[in-house]
Order: sequence, then structure tokens, then C-alpha cells
Amino acid sequence: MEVFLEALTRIRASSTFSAYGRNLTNRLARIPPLIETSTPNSPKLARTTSNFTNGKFQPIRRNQIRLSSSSSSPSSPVTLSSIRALKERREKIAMLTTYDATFAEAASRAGVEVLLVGDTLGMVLQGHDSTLPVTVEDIAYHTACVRRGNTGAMIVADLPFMSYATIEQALVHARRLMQSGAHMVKLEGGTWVTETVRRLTENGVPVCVHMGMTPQSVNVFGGFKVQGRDPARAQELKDSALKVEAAGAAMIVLECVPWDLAEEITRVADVPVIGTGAGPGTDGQVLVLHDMLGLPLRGLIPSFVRNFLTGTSIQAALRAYVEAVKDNSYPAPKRKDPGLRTLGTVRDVRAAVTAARRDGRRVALVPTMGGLHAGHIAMVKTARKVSDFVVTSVFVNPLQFGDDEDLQRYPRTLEEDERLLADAGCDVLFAPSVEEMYPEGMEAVTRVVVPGVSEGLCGAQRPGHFDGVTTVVTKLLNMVQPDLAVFGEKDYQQLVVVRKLVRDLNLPVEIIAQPTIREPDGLAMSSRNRFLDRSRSLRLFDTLRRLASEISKGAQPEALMSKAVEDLEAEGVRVDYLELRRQDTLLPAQPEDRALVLLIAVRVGTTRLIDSYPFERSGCA
Ligand SMILES: Nc1ncnc2c1ncn2[C@@H]1O[C@H](COP(=O)(O)OP(=O)(O)OP(=O)(O)O)[C@@H](O)[C@H]1O
Ligand SMILES: CC(C)(CO)[C@@H](O)C(=O)[O-]
Ligand code: BAL
Repeated sequence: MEVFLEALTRIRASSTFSAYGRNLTNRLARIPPLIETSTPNSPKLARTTSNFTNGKFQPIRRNQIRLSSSSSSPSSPVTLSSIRALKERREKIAMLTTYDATFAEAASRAGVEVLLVGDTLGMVLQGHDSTLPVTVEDIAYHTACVRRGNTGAMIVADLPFMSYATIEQALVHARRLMQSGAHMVKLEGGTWVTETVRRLTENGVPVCVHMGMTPQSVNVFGGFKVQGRDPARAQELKDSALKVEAAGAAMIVLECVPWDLAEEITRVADVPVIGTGAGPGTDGQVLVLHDMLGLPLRGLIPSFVRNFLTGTSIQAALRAYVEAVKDNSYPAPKRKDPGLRTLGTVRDVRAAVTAARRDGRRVALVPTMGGLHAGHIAMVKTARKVSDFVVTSVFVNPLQFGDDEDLQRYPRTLEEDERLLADAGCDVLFAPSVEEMYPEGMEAVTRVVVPGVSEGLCGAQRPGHFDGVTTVVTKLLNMVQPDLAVFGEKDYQQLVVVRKLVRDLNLPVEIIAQPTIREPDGLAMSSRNRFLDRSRSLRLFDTLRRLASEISKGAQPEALMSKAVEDLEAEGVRVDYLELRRQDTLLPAQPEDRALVLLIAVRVGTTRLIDSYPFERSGCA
């Protein structure tokens, strides 16, 4: 007898189910839909309700929830190109079925990028045993409802069973759905739908192809079973994905296929691949709304589904879903403990990375000198989003300090660093000793020198500093061999120097820039801030922001910048430099340059601080 898909359905014991159902009903009855309430002891919700302004509920803005720093502006609708950009940046895409205006609004406000008006409505709304009875009119009606509630997500509508049996039918029915408010239609199939996909695409209808376990074919499969377990079917699925993509498909949904196959298809396909019951390796996830809210239909909920309604509101559940998809914690199994390992030798870190790679994980390195703060933790979280195994190095590198600099007093807070990294989901803290890093001594070590860009600015003020940085960064990259490494924009010159190092030496690593994280008063976070008297405010950030604003509007920089230096010095800050440069090369900015960066280095007492402000100059210089 065939093995039925044990992963797909799990029957809850009916007593548990009805008790659960009652509890849920009671809980829901207390919660006004779409408006979150706060109690004095629920700080999270209290913060949310501060969004009531002028007596109106101001929903959480899309970019407050998105983990992405730049996926799309709060008001810009999700489009095919923004979805593709997410894939390119390896940021996960959250897709969810919705069938009505209220949930469409809640889900799109929660940051769900793609709303699917699925033919699952036949089961969860209409109570049928399968999706087969659903008609085009049913989907059109619910698409129109979703469109009215949607606040900027992309709407995908299912072409139901037998509505695309011929190309002509597909065209007529797709028109009906697009005119009801869909931005894309989804149909189930494999190579046999390629011509349909081509014709729909040529006629301006973006198409998502649903592959693997396709519910409309449940009678052909003989039940809900994982597809692609045997090599021939796996190959067939892979070939079909590439063929429908070549025919113009804009997106692929993979349902219940083995995790490694889903990951492989995601890797070879250029278009976004969204999985359900297909593991964590796809570009995004899709779930049925009722399933993820823990509402079983006749006791059935697929076992790969997680119940996200664990808090006090549906909105929180929707946000939790989006966050879990984005930070890879759904559908990956939750880690039992933070799992941070502290390693001190090159051999151990290599072994850990090799094991992670064997599991197919993408490895990220976050190089630091410790004394960790929220700026570093933001880098770890950025790394987590685009990789599956994060190594943070903590090494106070003597080679980059001058004789008269602060090597001795540089903060060393390893225990606190370990705690922060464990909380941030870092996998390995690599903390080598000076002997491990320079076994033959620092004098004898081979140096890596990046000419040009490392010579001015901090390079001029701190002779030999960047040679020390590029030597140790090259060593760290070789020791850990990550797929990507994160560097902060605060140390803007260092970022540009490292990018050149990687380019010039063809190092196989992607460099990701972390925007600067600041204190509430704008001061860039830095390990050295602990040496400052924070009762005095430092106006570095205000100065940079004001200068950038005026220069971007066309003001001449020279006089403004000299005045800014005078003002800062009058406040007791010694300015080492304040410069306007091109972002890419750090050459002095010319009037025709647009992508600019202001760079500043100052001394406050014995502490040296740097900051930067990248910005675009409009075309009216
Ligand atoms: N506030 C911040 N925002 C974003 N990235 C940061 C911030 N501070 C440091 N980084 C980045 O962290 C990495 C490690 O820097 P480092 O450990 O020297 O921290 P730091 O706080 O800059 O300390 P320092 O006092 O040495 O400047 C660098 O890539 C740096 O650009
Ligand atoms: C990149 C780095 C870790 C190299 O020591 C250091 O320069 C730093 O902390 O920015
Ligand atoms: N973040 C730069 C390290 C240094 O000052 O040496």
C-alpha cells in the first residue's frame, strides 16, 4: 500500500479539538477584531496602541514590521519586481491565503507580501471535502473582497479546477479574476501547462504555477502524498519548474515536496519559489489562514503548519507569522537553546563551518573587536536574515592600533558579548588569541595592503591602521570561509576598503553593509562611547544630517563644512577631518557626483570617534 502523506494531515483527538475550539472561541470573543487592546502589564501592546493618533487607529507601518531594511517604502505596493528583489537579497517572502476584506487588511498591514485568494476557500469557507467544487465566480467574488481590504500586498487568485483545461478557458477566466482585482493568477500543473503559462503571460497575466502536491489532482495522486520522493519524479519536478519559468511563469509554489528538492528548485529557478510543507529552503512560505490561526477543519490541520495564535490578538499572530518566515524560524525547527558555541582555534571554527555546510547552510561572518552593542547585534540579525549559520568574531587586533592608541584600554567584555550573541541567534563566537591569529608574531606576518582608498582620511591619521585591518580581515575570511560578511557603514572607509580587497583578490565572499545604528540622540553606537561623558550632548549626527540636507538641495559644501567644523570645535570637539566624498571610491566629491558620503572623525578628550552619512545629491548642483 502506498505511504500516505503523514506530514500532511494529522487528526486531532476529537475531545482535544473541541476543548481547543471552545477555548479559542472564548478567546476570540474577548478580542475586538483588528483593534489591539492594551493592559498596563502588556508593554508590547501598549506600544502598539500608542499608534492611536487623532482618535484614529494608525496601523503598524509596513516597514516597522518588515525585517528588511529596504524592501519597499511604507506606502509603495508590493510588485513583481519588489518580490523578485526580495529573492535576490535572499529575504524571505511571506504569503498567506485570505478570502475577505478584513483579513486582507490585517494581513497586508502585518507585512504579508502576497495574499492568495486560494481555492482552499472551497474547504475552509464552503465546507467541501476538496477544492474541486470551487468555481471561477467564487474566486472572483472573494478576490474583489480581498482587493477592497488590501493595503498594498500583491493579490494572487487561484484558477480553480478545470477552469484552464483549454487555453481559451484560461484566458477568459484569468480576465475575470484580473478584473476582480488579482495581480496574478495561480494554476496547478507541470510541463503540460507551459503553453497556457506562455499565452497568459503574453496577454499580460502574470502566472504562478503550483507544483508538487497539487490539491486539484488529489484524485489522480490517490490522496495527499509528498511528491518527488523518487529520483525520477524529483527530476520531473525540477524540469517542469524550469520549463514553466522559461514559458514566463512569474512565481512557483511548491507544496509537500522533499526539503532538499525544494531547496534545489529554489536555487536553480530565477523566479521566487514559495513553499508549503516543503521545508525552509524556499524563497518564502505560504499557509492557509485558518490553519495558521489554529482553526482545524473537521479536526484536520497539516502537521507542517504552526499555530501562530499564541498571543492575544489575530494581528499579533499575523505579525508573528511574517516575522517567523522572515527570520527563518518557520518552518525551521525552533532551536531548543540559543546554541552559541565559543571557539578559540582556527581548527575548531573550520570544523564547525564545515559541518554547517554539510547541512547545506549558508555561512555568514560578522567581524568585530567585541565590546558589543546594538550596532553589532543589528549586524548579527542582518546576517541571520540572509544566512543560516552566523559566526561572529571578537578579536582586538593589535596590528591595526598605533603605538600611541588605545589598544590597552579597548573594551574587552567577552562574557557579556557571549550573552548578547546567544540572544541574537548567533551560532559561533570565534574569539582567537593573539597567538592563534599571529603564531609567528605580528612583525613576521604577511601583510595585505589595499592602495589608494585606504590612504586618506583615517588612513592618513592612523598610519598602518588599514594594513592591519585588511591583513586581519583577509585572515578571518580565510579562517572562516563564509559566503558573506557584514561590515558597518559607521566605519565607512573600512567598508569601502574591504570591498576593494575582496574585489582585487577575487575573494569568494559577498560583502553586506549594515546601516549605522544610533543612540536616541543620534550618536552612532560605538564600543568607545563608554569612555564619553554622556551628560554632554555631541552634535555629530545633527551636523552631518543638516549638511547632507543642504548639500543635497544644491548648496555649495565648502563654506558650510568649514562653519560646521568651527561650531563643533567651539563646543570642545577636536575635528580630525570632515570630508565630502564619493561613496564608491571615496575620492573628493565633484559637482557632478550624486552618490555622496560625509565622513567625520573627531576627538572628545582622549576618545576618537568616527561617523558617516551617505546620501544622494539631487541633480541641481
Ligand atoms: N553603530 C553601529 N552601527 C552599525 N555597525 C556598527 C556600529 N558600530 C560598529 N559597527 C560595525 O561593527 C563592526 C565591528 O566594529 P567594532 O567592533 O570596531 O565596533 P565599534 O563600536 O565601531 O568600535 P570602535 O569603538 O572600535 O569604533 C564594524 O564593521 C563596524 O562598522
Ligand atoms: C573589521 C575589524 C573587526 C578588523 O579588526 C575591525 O576593524 C572593526 O571592528 O571594525
Ligand atoms: N571599528 C574600527 C576599529 C578601530 O578603530 O581600530
